[in-house]
Amino acid sequence: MAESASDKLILALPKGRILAESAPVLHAAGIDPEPSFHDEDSRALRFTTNRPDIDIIRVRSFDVATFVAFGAAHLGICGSDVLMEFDFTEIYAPVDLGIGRCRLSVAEPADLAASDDPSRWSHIRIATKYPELTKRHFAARGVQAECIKLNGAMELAPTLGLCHRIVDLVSSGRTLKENGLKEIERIAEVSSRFIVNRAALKTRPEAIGAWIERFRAAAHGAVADAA
Ligand SMILES: Nc1ncnc2c1ncn2[C@@H]1O[C@H](COP(=O)(O)OP(=O)(O)OP(=O)(O)O)[C@@H](O)[C@H]1O
Ligand SMILES: O=P(O)(O)OC[C@H]1O[C@H](OP(=O)(O)OP(=O)(O)O)[C@H](O)[C@@H]1O
Repeated sequence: MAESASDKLILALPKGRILAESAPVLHAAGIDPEPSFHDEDSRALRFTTNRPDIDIIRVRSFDVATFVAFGAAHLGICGSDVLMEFDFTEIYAPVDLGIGRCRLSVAEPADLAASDDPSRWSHIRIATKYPELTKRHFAARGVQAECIKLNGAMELAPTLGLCHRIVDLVSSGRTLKENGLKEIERIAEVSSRFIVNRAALKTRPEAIGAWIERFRAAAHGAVADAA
């Protein structure tokens, strides 16, 4: 039976750095977006692909998880940092794509770090984009973390007196260094995952299961058979 437009699978991709890193993985999985997808001036948010059965939507990275968790998108690519923050039970993350590698860390001003003793903390105030994950992490060792939610430029918070500590992503460590901060604890290693909506996997196991295998193969560097 021919698939109708409403049968199309929706793949949610994040804007920003993961989008660029995703391109070779998508291609290896057999998906090539329409040319306007690469046009930075385009205001379109939904794009067709070379595959009649799959469209792409381009949203903010936190929103990829939300679209997939609620079934508005069936598939997605998303950082494990975002998945840990939301902890959505409706998302299944079967493939580590090995892109967007960084770590989630606690940092504080270098001069404070020289004398600070984290084992004596009982209550700390932290600026972060990841309040839930941060609270869970510290609660597990009996520390109450009061989180101030920021959406970027966390590294400014200690210098401007918002709080002494931050939880943020670190890759080269350059952003911390240039803002006088020192990484004092790694909370988690981060990479991007191929994710699927669990209910969609139950109702369309063949179609979605095949995409899981294609992305798994693509992540392992194999060029999937796009036929
Ligand atoms: N320095 C980094 N190195 C590698 N991967 C990173 C780095 N920073 C972020 N990431 C990964 O890329 C994802 C998106 O980060 P990015 O900085 O592009 O988003 P953003 O612009 O802050 O997001 P948004 O605009 O949607 O809030 C993160 O969730 C993380 O998984
Ligand atoms: O250790 P580094 O290599 O310096 O990378 C870390 C920076 O990368 C991310 O920010 P991004 O550049 O995405 O900007 P943002 O503050 O808008 O999230 C992250 O939030 C750090 O600020």
